[in-house]
Amino acid sequence: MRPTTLCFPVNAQGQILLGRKKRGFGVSKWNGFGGKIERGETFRACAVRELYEECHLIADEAALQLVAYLDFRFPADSAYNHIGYVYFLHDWKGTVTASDEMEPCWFSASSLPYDEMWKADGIWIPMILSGRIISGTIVFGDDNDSIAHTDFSDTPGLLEQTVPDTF
Ligand SMILES: Nc1ncnc2c1[nH]c(=O)n2[C@H]1C[C@H](O)[C@@H](COP(=O)(O)OP(=O)(O)OP(=O)(O)O)O1
Repeated sequence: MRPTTLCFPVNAQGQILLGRKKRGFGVSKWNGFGGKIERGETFRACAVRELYEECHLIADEAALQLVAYLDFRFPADSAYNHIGYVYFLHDWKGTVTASDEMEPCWFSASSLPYDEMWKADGIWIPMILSGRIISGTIVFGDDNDSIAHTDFSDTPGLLEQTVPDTF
């Protein structure tokens, strides 16, 4: 089970920064910024590193606002199974620029491009945008894209677990 992070910068106008993925699993989907944890990293260190690698914003770990813990399961190909912590970020340094991984763009929170995102994003992102702190499981279908099952619950007081030794 690969630990991952996802970060959604939110600007003063309430717009959300997404990136269109240029390569790899989920190519061409709009996504938050993040990816797989590297050995020895904490979740927050991973979030800060991935944000910089993918759109060149510089974040302080303490500024990451933890809003969700998600368990993504792909029964047709368990190599894609991953858990992830999701953060909002309201303060950063630097200027948004594209990377070789992501083409970034600001979107109004009320009109995110859910048709071009991971299909479950249209379920759980509105929950966290409404102020909820959630934990959830998303089970994908045989095509690794459609949704077979979801289950979410409110988890105020959510904290990151320790990164497992083996992943
Ligand atoms: N919203 C959502 N639902 C389901 N799955 C995902 C998302 N966002 C995601 O990023 N993902 C998945 C897609 C991938 O399996 C992982 C993230 O991995 P990736 O972006 O490839 O991670 P990196 O560490 O950046 O990859 P490298 O290219 O550096 O190897 O989560």
